[in-house]
Amino acid sequence: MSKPVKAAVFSAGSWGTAFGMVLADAGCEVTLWARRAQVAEAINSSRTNPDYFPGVELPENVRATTDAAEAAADADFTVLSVPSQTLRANLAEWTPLLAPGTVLVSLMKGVELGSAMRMSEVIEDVAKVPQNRVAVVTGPNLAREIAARMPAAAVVACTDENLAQRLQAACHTPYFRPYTNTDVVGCELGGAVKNVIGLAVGIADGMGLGDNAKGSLITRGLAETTRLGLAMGADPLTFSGLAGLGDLVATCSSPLSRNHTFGTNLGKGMTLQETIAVTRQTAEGVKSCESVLDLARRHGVDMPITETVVGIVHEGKPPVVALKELMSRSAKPERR
Ligand SMILES: NC(=O)C1=CN([C@@H]2O[C@H](COP(=O)(O)OP(=O)(O)OC[C@H]3O[C@@H](n4cnc5c(N)ncnc54)[C@H](O)[C@@H]3O)[C@@H](O)[C@H]2O)C=CC1
Ligand SMILES: O=C(CO)COP(=O)(O)O
Repeated sequence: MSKPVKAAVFSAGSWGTAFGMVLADAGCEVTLWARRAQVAEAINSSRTNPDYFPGVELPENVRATTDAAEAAADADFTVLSVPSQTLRANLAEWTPLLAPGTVLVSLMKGVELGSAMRMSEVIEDVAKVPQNRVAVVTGPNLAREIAARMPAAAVVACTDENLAQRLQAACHTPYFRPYTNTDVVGCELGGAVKNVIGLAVGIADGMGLGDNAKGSLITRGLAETTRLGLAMGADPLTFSGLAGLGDLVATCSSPLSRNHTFGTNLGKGMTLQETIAVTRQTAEGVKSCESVLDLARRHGVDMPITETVVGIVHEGKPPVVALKELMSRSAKPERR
């Protein structure tokens, strides 16, 4: 009998826990690294993670620890699911503990502030691993729905197609259907920029602008994501797939999306500080809107919706003023 695949998941937040369940349901032995001892204890003693998914029973082949070395030992896949802006510091601590030859898997949807690096680039930089040992999982995967084993498709992206297929097999369950893709750049940009568009749609929803506005923002949001992707060498078709359109639709239509909810609160008139105070989990777009705009400027790409979100979130621009500016931009053909 062949050995079970081992996966270490750092960490036991919302998506780390839910994806750990997927891996376990697909037959992997999963160790979740939790930052807080009480989370690890709850998982090991009650088979639940009450902070994130109260009432959801975790499979028996999921265990937790606060010991990073114990989690990392012998892992075939080392899955990273921490806030994008802390990844560099976290991984610097974990790199000496990584199992030799382990495949690093990013679940994160953000772009690093300052360097404007995608998450797989940060991983390569810190762990000193080649591109073909880093994979990305992305797509319309609201963690709460996955934890309830509701059906979803996803993308497993890696420049090495064989490795993508190995990871695909390791996380394929009756409710989670992963497709492979070798366009890592496009898949990561799709995930990071949809959070920014999710904020924009949330703001519009909070302002009561209606469903035409939502459809317009999703479509033009996808257009500006594709423009950036093309400038960065991505395959434009990736953006009409799960990592692009699929994730945008899920995020922009769901109250479960933290980015969407964050935007809705701003659109209803809450201040940034009030909105941050009521947001318990990571809403990546709040910080990544600035690094996405940074990327756009580095590549000479116009991203008016992203620019508008940065204006509202970081420069105190009132949403009504931002809306007026967005609507009064110069007229142009749709495809430019
Ligand atoms: N929740 C979701 O539905 C999905 C989330 N993602 C992405 O997954 C990534 C993680 O998000 P979530 O799990 O949802 O966030 P979360 O806020 O639920 O969990 C974040 C985890 O990181 C840990 N953490 C926070 N600060 C840390 C630090 N300084 N050092 C080490 N660990 C720290 C927390 O303890 C927690 O376990 C994000 O990039 C997000 O965009 C992707 C798909 C779905
Ligand atoms: O990425 C997600 C769904 O695919 C989760 O979105 P939020 O981070 O906005 O909750």
